[in-house]
Amino acid sequence: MAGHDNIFAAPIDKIGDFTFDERVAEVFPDMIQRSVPGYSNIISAIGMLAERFAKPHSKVYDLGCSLGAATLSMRRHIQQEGCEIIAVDNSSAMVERCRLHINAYRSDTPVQVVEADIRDIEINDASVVVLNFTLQFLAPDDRQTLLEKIYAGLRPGGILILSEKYIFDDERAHELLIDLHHDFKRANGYSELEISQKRSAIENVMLPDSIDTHKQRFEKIGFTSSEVWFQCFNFGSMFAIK
Ligand SMILES: Nc1ncnc2c1ncn2[C@@H]1O[C@H](C[S@+](CC[C@H]([NH3+])C(=O)[O-])CC(=O)[O-])[C@@H](O)[C@H]1O
Ligand SMILES: O=C(O)C(=O)Cc1ccccc1
Repeated sequence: MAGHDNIFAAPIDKIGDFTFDERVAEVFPDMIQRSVPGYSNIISAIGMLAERFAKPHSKVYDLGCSLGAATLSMRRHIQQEGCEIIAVDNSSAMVERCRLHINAYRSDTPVQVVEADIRDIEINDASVVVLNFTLQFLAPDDRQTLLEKIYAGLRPGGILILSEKYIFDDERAHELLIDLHHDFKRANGYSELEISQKRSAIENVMLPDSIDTHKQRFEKIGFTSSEVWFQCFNFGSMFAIK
């Protein structure tokens, strides 16, 4: 069963790059809940957005699904006939546990859990695509290409939901929002050591963009409407509609 995240609790000699391995998968629900402000609200709202935007006989993608939280929320809400959810992650530890979570409940909406790199999969006939805190882990040079592939695979009127950690151009605002995020982690029981070791582990593998960068990229690709619909400190979620 899922456990308590103490991955960065003891001093680590040489902090390596953060990976989504067995240890992380084992404590992931606790880790993400205690680390990402607004995570539960975002998961609920993804279900509500999927309920509105999922079209009969279309596909719904959850890219970087981890344990399938967004997939489960969407599956609970989708009423349309003939929808199929495709949940994709390239961590075998996550995919294995995701399948167990999904199979624990029955539903009329089928879910296919695929172990693959989201840069390699095909996206077709989609009414909803979710990138819930996944794009930030791709190399910056790969982000535009992935978003173009998503746009091409969306039906007109289809929606992309993109949740991310953000950077801010104004240095004071940027520092304040990071401090508030660290306060949030402290309030959730993380020590100074855990906060600083985790920061070192993710600094090379997670390079966030600004909200402006996301908006400009959406516009350049051709999305007709995009907006931030949720923000808490330096974390938030946007939608982009084709
Ligand atoms: N190239 C890639 N291809 C496939 N998967 C990838 C790739 N890069 C990273 N991942 C996967 O993206 C997920 C990011 S976590 C998403 C939370 C989830 N969406 C949630 O709603 O709970 C966010 C976080 O931990 O901050 C991990 O499971 C990686 O294995
Ligand atoms: O924990 C942090 O400081 C984060 O920025 C969020 C996060 C959550 C889970 C895995 C990697 C990063």
